[in-house]
Amino acid sequence: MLDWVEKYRPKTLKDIVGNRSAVRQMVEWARKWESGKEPLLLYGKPGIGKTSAAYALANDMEWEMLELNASDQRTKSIIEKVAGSCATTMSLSGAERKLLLFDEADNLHGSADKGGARAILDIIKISKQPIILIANDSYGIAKELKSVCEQVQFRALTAKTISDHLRDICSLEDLKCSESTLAEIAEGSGGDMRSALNKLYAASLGEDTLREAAVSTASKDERASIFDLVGSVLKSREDQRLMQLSAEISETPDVMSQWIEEGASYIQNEKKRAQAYHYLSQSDIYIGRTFSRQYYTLWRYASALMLIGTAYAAEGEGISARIMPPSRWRKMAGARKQKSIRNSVFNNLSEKYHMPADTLRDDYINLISVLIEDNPAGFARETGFDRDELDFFLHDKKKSADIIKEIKKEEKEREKSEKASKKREVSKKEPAKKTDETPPVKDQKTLEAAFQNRSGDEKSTESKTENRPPGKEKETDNGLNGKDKKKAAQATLFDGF
Ligand SMILES: Nc1ncnc2c1ncn2[C@@H]1O[C@H](COP(=O)(O)OP(=O)(O)OP(=O)(O)O)[C@@H](O)[C@H]1O
Repeated sequence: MLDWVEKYRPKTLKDIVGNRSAVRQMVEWARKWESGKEPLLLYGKPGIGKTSAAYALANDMEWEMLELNASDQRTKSIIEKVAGSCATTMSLSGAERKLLLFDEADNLHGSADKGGARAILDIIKISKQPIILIANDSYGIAKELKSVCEQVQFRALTAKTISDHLRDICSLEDLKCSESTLAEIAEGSGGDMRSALNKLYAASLGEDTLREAAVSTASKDERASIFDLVGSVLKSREDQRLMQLSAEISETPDVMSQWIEEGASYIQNEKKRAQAYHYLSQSDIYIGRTFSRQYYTLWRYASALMLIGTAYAAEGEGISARIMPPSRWRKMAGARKQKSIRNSVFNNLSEKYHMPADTLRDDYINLISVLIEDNPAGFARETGFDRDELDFFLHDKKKSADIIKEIKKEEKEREKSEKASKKREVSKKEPAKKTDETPPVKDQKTLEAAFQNRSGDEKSTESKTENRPPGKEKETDNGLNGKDKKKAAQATLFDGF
């Protein structure tokens, strides 16, 4: 049996409650989407409908969906394999577009994972398909990614919006529930619809009337975060509570241990800090044994040692700084980013010089460096290097950024002048050309009415249609061909946003 979070997952954007302006922004974006348009970045608290809205949009637009959410899948090569082909080509199933969804674009590995961010950036650059990124925390997302996206903020839902939605669900489920009980659930969920639905579902199991007592004892979905855990380890000595928190969070002990190690580095007293590291290293032994023997019962010992041991060492000292993700992740991410830049540089040069990337790297790197240093702008222009790739040779971030900025400016100006000269040519060739394009869907009705009033025009329209060249779609009764009809249907589908 489906739980209610899944059962009532919005299928279309009209099912998304609250966040009207965010939904409207998504609709506008999708309607105007064309190759090269910037991706959307949906951000906001968990459980307020970001992922559902992305799926609902794909459904409404009849776009196929390809979701990539595990950060470990985001190495450049995998993304290129999975998404690269569909980022540039039409979907095999015939759907006009394929929406690429990068969920958890800020997830803990992902935020530090500059290699991953770069890979997504590369996909954005080459993609001829729409892309949506989702994040809980807009600050956690790499700034290079943020700067190329249109941002859409999802806000926590109000208690009223949540209780209205819960009331609808109660009536669909034939569940009696007093207003005060609904309000209690809604207010206790902190704007998180998923949490509210889970509470309602848990309290209703086996009941047809919801009692208030059942709600307060129903299993809560207030998921503790790793931040709560690290904070508690450093400032409390409640062993049971610590073990309970560790069971609530979704991280495995090996990841937890890295977070606590970072937290332990804030313990001021040297002796206590050494003691904390001692317990962490003991815990690490159990983590190692768990993996080598595949005996997961040992994880409990690992958790107990790292949590209770570190809390014992910290003696409730607390933490004055902000709890941060493990610094070793940042270092690893830096190295991964370098590697990913190096690979893309050599792949690029290998194409340019028709030479294997390995040969270039092993035998010609010095020569190329000299050439680039001599004329960095020329080289960047020719190869299409971005700022990071150029900096790989120049080792001067500012200089590289300035050069790339200048090149982009030149490109924009060139495009502008090309467009202007094309326009001039067209207007010279065909001065007063009448267009027979389908009018914008919004004005369709008014135009149709005007059409009806024009006597004699029907005949000429008919004969035009009869002389249609073979292979062209037959126009339907309201003057729209198949493709435009679909657009019109989508336009009415979104009416009211
Ligand atoms: N605005 C909403 N309207 C209707 N249902 C919602 C809404 N927000 C959340 N829900 C319910 O909560 C569930 C989870 O929502 P969803 O996964 O879209 O949230 P999210 O914001 O993407 O959360 P996370 O950031 O944790 O992935 C949905 O299946 C749906 O049942």
